[in-house]
Amino acid sequence: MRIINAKQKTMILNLDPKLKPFTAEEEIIFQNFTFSGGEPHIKINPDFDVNQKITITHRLNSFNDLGLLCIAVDALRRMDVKRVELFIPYFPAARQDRVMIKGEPLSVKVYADIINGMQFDKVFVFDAHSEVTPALVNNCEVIPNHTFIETVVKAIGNDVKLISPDGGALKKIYKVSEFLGGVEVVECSKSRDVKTGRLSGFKVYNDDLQGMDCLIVDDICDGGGTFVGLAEELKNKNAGKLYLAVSHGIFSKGFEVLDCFEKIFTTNSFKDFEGESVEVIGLNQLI
Ligand SMILES: O=P(O)(O)OC[C@H]1O[C@@H](O)[C@H](O)[C@@H]1O
Repeated sequence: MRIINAKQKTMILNLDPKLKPFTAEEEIIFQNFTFSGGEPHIKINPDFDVNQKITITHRLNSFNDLGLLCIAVDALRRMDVKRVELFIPYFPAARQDRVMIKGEPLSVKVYADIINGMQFDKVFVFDAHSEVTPALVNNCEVIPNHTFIETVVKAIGNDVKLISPDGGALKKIYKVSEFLGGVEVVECSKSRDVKTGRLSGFKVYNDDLQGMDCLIVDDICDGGGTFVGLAEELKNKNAGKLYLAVSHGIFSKGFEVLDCFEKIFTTNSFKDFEGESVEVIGLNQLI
């Protein structure tokens, strides 16, 4: 999947200087700072051809990030740019895609509505949590995790079974398997208490994994509870070495809790990692 079409010149407005998802593209120069009262400001260098396609790249992990995006788009529109696209690797609140209990917000729709208000010609999202995100975001295209998992499997270097942690991830993992030429998939399920959100059990639908190495594939690792519980169940079914690959690494409880894994792989879609126990495959190698 190439977001950047070689035939059409694209200028990149990389609002998150550390993200750099694309290599060898021309960047729009800008300065941004925060006023003393905390309000964000931006000034875009007007020295570029407004008839070219502009792709904004940004990680939207906070309302401040969203504020910067909004004012950057306003600045571009006032400069009369013709086509503006957006690449947000991790869609905020993508997991809050349904109201489980009366009184909760549908947070993913709140973000989608704000983004729709900016009228992008295209919005690219890397490995969206569910089909709700592209359904809510106008002109949305989801970049699948295929090349990420291909890179991970190559890095592991030996045969692995692909493990899907739950029913929700099944459709995606079978597409990955097909992309990789038919790697075997082991289906699993997890149960969660609707009220507390607490995980209550895992099932691995394979009686004996016969020492085979297993790669759990999922979109997000947050606290890691899903993967630690599943790893235990996989070991009970005679799994060999365990690996974990998640497109979006939050790792809110650190890496110690995940020490049952031989290796953990992620991308820089959510944040950067320095000196941590994780193998990071930069988005610039995948897109
Ligand atoms: O168990 P943790 O890491 O907190 O949460 C990650 C899981 O929660 C789901 O929404 C993700 O798709 C993943 O399956």
